Amino acid sequence: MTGTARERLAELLGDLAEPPASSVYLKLFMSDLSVAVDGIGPLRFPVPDEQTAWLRELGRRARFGRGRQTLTDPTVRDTWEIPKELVSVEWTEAFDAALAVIRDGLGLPAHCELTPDLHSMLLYETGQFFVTHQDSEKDDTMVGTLVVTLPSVHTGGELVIEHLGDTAEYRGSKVAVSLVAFYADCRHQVLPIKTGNRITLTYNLFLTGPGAALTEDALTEELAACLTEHFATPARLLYGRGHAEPPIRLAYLLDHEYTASGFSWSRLKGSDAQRAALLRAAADRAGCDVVLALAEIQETWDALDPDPWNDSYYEGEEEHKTEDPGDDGEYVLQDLLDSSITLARWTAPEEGSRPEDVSLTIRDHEVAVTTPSSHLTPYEAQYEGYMGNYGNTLDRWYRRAALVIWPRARRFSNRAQATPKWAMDELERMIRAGNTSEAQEVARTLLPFWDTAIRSDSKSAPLAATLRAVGGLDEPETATALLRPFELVLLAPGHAPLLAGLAGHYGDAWMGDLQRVWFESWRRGAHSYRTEVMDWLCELPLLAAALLAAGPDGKITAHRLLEQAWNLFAGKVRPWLTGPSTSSRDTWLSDLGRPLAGILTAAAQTEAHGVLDEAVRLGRTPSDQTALLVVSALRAAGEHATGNGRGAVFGDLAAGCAGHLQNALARPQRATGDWSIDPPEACSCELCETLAAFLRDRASRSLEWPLAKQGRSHIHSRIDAAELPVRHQTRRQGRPYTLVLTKTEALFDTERLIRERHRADLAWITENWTPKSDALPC
Ligand SMILES: O=C(O)CCC(=O)C(=O)O
Ligand SMILES: [Fe+2]
Repeated sequence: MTGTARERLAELLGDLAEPPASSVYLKLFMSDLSVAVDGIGPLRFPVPDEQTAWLRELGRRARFGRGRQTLTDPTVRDTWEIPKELVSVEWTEAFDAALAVIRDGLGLPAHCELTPDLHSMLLYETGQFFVTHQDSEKDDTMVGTLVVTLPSVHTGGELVIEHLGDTAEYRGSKVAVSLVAFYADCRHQVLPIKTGNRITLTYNLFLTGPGAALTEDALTEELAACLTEHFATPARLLYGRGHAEPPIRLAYLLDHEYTASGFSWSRLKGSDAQRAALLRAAADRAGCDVVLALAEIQETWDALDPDPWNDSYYEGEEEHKTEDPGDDGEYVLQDLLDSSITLARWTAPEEGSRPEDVSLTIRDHEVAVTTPSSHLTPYEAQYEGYMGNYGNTLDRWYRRAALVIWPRARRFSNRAQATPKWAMDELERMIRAGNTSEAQEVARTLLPFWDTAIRSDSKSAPLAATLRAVGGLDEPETATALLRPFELVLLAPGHAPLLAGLAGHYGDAWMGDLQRVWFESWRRGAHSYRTEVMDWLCELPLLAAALLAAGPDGKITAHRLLEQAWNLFAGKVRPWLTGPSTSSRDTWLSDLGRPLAGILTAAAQTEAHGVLDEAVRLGRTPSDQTALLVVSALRAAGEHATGNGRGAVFGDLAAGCAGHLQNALARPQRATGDWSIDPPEACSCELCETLAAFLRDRASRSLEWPLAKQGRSHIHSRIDAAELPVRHQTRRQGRPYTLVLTKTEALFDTERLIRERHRADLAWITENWTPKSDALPC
């Protein structure tokens, strides 16, 4: 066998035949068996009532084993046992043949022999029974139990055998000797006899012969060796990207289907059960844990539709199409383009663990499969025709059970990666128990994968548990590293005491750095425009109030937080407060009024003077855009709690804004016939200069401009981008065509609307924000 350890392991498990039966039933003729009992003589079949009565005379209440004790308890086992020394049994050679059938049926090696050893003779009278139990194995070579039911007249008294979630029920016969053999690990019971009497002989079955118990053992040994090698060999990365650390887990995918609620060790089916049993034994030998998990698998295939005229094009084909094997059966799979495996649920290795939701991405070199997913039926499939570079793709989704194995020494890492909250709770537990250095060591082992684990499920990342745990770690760097990947939007008022506690413990500078790291990840990319970020800024007053309530450390934390929030906000907004405005910019700025009000309300509450001063300074930027932002913030501030929710900062902003609006309104209105327009920021090309000259010209309303295609499109886009009140059309005559520019009435209309808005805003500010002679506004 060649290949990597995980490939060999999958191959070894694939070589197993379908599992043998766990119990075997057969019948022999009455003439194949004779039983004689001292004091009674040979039994007649079916056993007549008077012989049964004599047996009852000889019988003693049967005992049963529990742990090391042997007990009698008729609520557990209610049956009579005839002393074995009084019983002699004789079989014809048919019995040897039956034993060979049983051996094969149970899947035991053909070169071995099953040796029966009479254990007891039992009599069940009407109403008697034996509850579910497992027979104790007398020694290592005992593999099972054989129950021989003598021909007798009775109803009820079925022998019920359970194995791997299946049950089999066997009845005795009036006219034949019935034999039931089952593996020693099967739980079984005898149901109450309804009428008549049931008489049985029970045998222990021993397996003898060369290497009897070895085959399974050798396989387990080989699997264990594969596991050891897998966990010791650096993973080879795809596309020649070298080697990574040795894997810390192996997920072996099973073949049968299970529901999320219905999968457990005892419910594994067919070959899965057998493979699982072997892998468990091998894992144990290799010092590994095994957990049972459910995996979600997505595969994207490059696929061909062999019938490109599919669907309605050729209706006459409809009939033969119905014979297609399945949803996506008509597509021919080419290459596997991409696949992902995520564990969604598992039962942790600790005794008594319940199934829990997890989220863990399994990489290719951590997977072993005997049956590739593409040989199974997906629960969902989707075909996409012509996806750019990929051509046609077929996505398929599967849900498979998996055995996830890891070295016991890596248990913490594996569990932590799948359920970060568990890891933090464990850290906290260690710290509480006084094992700080153990907690520190364990925390460091989390760092290589922590960012990925937290970010892969950022919405439900365990921020509170992490804040709690890192406090007791006493390691500022590890604490920062563990907190870094959390999304700032998760930070809620409930976290305030924990956050303040950390500031107290690790110091103000540490807290400042942490905040910087958190905000830094927002600053990058377009993250800061997300609505959830804006909403978070709006809610800052609640967080700030909670921090204030947490004492002086809370207040300092609030200051750091607000400084960062302000820097982020002002950095984004400042460039857009000057220069020409457009409708989209105006909308954007007025949407930012609410988050600004949130920041400033929180700053006022916590007396973050630096932020307040800077806000007032920003509010003095003389422009209509500033007025738009400030008015929107003032309106939003009114929605916040009254009283301390409206600090003096809003009064200052209102005053500055009112000043700007008064100045703007004091400027003379555009004179009738004044068609001058401020040109957009120059791009300094010749064409833009011509455009600017036309725009500035008070008298000229239109321009006929012969211009080649490229030039025309440059001018079209300049006018559109700046939303100038200028119609721009191409007259398609002559060479080159003529670009016809016409200034429109919108020039006057827009300015009128702006003045109206200014007037309304000023009136609103005067009404709501101008200090009355006797009191501040509220
Ligand atoms: O009587 C039977 O059918 C089974 C008895 C039994 O389970 C036992 O003796 O352990
Ligand atoms: Fe039993």
